[in-house]
Amino acid sequence: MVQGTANWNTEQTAEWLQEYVDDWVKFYRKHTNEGNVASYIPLLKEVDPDLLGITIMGRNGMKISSGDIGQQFTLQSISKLLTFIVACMTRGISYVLNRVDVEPTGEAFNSIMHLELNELKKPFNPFVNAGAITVTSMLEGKTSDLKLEPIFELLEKMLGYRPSLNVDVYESERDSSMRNRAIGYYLLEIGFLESDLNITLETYFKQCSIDVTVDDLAKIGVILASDGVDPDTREEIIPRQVARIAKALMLTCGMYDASGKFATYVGVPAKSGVSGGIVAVAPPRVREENLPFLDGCGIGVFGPALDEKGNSIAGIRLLRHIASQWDLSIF
Ligand SMILES: NC(=O)CC[C@H](N)C(=O)O
Repeated sequence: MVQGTANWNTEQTAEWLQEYVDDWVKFYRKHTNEGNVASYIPLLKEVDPDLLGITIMGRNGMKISSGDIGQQFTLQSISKLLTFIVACMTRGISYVLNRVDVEPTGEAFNSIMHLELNELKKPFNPFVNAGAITVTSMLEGKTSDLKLEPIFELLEKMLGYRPSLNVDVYESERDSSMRNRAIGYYLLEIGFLESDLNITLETYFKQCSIDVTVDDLAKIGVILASDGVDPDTREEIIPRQVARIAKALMLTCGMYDASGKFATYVGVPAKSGVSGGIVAVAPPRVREENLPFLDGCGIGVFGPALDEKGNSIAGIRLLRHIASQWDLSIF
């Protein structure tokens, strides 16, 4: 890695960084064949497993994109981050945290076992399915479309356009997701749901099926890196306290039961989804050396071939490489 340039924020250095990132994407694309696309949602099986794309968006305005960046994919579990933020903004942080905990489980995201084994007072965290479905039930509105509206509004504010619902993916998950229905019935039995089960599940499947790109994820990331403020407009989109809690949850629970390893080897808050997306947040950092994106950045990655935990296999390796080259770790 080239070190010691006078200023990493110039156009010339952007070109330079672009070449590095292009090389890394090319290299890690080969790793996609070690993973598999998600198959439990039938439509996700149709995706080309070799895709890999990344956008890095700096708080200083610099943007580097490489690979399959035009590709749209659904948010899946990344939507849990947005519903959590919206629930905190509309119902209040304490209302939400009284009903869902902030502890990692060490279990798979869709585990049912841990619900029964622990005498739960509330689900473990908003990023496992049980916690996410509980948070979705807290959204205001009597129909799934009304519940989703503030999520779309938040996305529109962050991205500058209103993303669309991928109806085919929604129907595919709605018609196949017996496990999420089982979790939903269990939550209903123990009294955790705040609204009708069917409407809650419909909302949950729809929030997972919103189409985005790596640029969109990078923009969400850079706003979180700025504690909720859009670095382009200086507008506060997410209250600072909500952004902070969201990042703490991303670090401890965002990569499912691989969150500890991700924190250790990559070292930044991140949230992944089974479509192969990852949003990562590198806050501003203080270093003796001159390194890229010292002011902080958001990173969006898409690589649908997943590891056994359900995280993008090439995406994680690419992030790990970039984090080590640019010393992005928050620790
Ligand atoms: N890990 C994920 O991305 C899971 C989201 C998916 N829609 C599910 O609930 O099973």
